[in-house]
Amino acid sequence: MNNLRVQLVKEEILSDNWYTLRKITFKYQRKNGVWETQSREAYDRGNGATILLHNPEKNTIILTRQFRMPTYVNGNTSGRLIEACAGLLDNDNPEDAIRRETEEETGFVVTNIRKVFEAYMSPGSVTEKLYFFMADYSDSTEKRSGGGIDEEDIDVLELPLPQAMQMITEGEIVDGKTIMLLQQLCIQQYQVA
Ligand SMILES: Nc1nc2c(ncn2[C@@H]2O[C@H](COP(=O)(O)OP(=O)(O)O[C@H]3O[C@H](CO)[C@@H](O)[C@H](O)[C@@H]3O)[C@@H](O)[C@H]2O)c(=O)[nH]1
Ligand SMILES: [Mg+2]
Repeated sequence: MNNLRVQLVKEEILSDNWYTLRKITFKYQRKNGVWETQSREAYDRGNGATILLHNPEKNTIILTRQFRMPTYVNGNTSGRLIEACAGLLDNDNPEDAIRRETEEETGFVVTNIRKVFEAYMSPGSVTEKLYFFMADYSDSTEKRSGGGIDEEDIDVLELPLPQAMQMITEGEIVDGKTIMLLQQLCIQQYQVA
C-alpha cells in the first residue's frame, strides 16, 4: 500500500466479534489536486479460494449447497445457496487451502488443481480477494465423506454442465463466484472446440 494520493489518518475497529469491521479515515487527493478527508468501512475476513470440479468424460460438475444467512435476510427465502466449493485461506497459500476445502466440503481428493484467476468480489465494502481454481475429477477419483466440518451442513451436487448453465438463467444459481467459474469452463470448452 503505497499511493501518493492517499494518506491514512485513523483506523477504528467497529466490530471484531467474528471477523473485523474497520472504519478507515483517510485523506484522498482528487484528480483536481484538492485533498479531502473521507472515511469508509471495510469488512476484513481474510482472503478466500474457490474451485469448480469437472468430469471431462461426463461433462458434469460438482457444486455444494448450504444455508447462507446473509442471503436469507436479502430475499433468498430458503436461505440455501448453490455454490462452488469455497473457503477462507486460514493462513494457507490459496492452492493448499482449496485442496483442504475441496476434501472437507465435497469429499473429493483432487490432484490436478489449476489456477484460473483472482478477483475482488465486493471491492466497495469487503477487503477479500478470492482465488479461483479448477480441477478434474472422474469416477475413480478418491472420495471421502465431505459435507463440511463443525456446524457446516453441506450437500454435494453433481450436475451436467448444460443443466447448471440453465440454472443460472432461471435464477436457481445466484452466487457470483459460481457463475464466474461455470462461465469460465464454458469459455474454455468453446476455445478448444
Ligand atoms: N459462528 C460464526 N461462524 C461464522 C460466522 N461467519 C462465518 N462463519 C462460518 O465460518 C465457516 C467458514 O467456512 P469456510 O468454508 O472457510 O468459508 P465460507 O464461508 O465457505 O467462505 C467462502 O465462501 C464465501 C462466500 O462466497 C467467500 O466469501 C469466502 O471467500 C470463501 O470462499 C462457515 O461455516 C461459516 O458459516 C460468524 O459470524 N459466526
Ligand atoms: Mg466453505
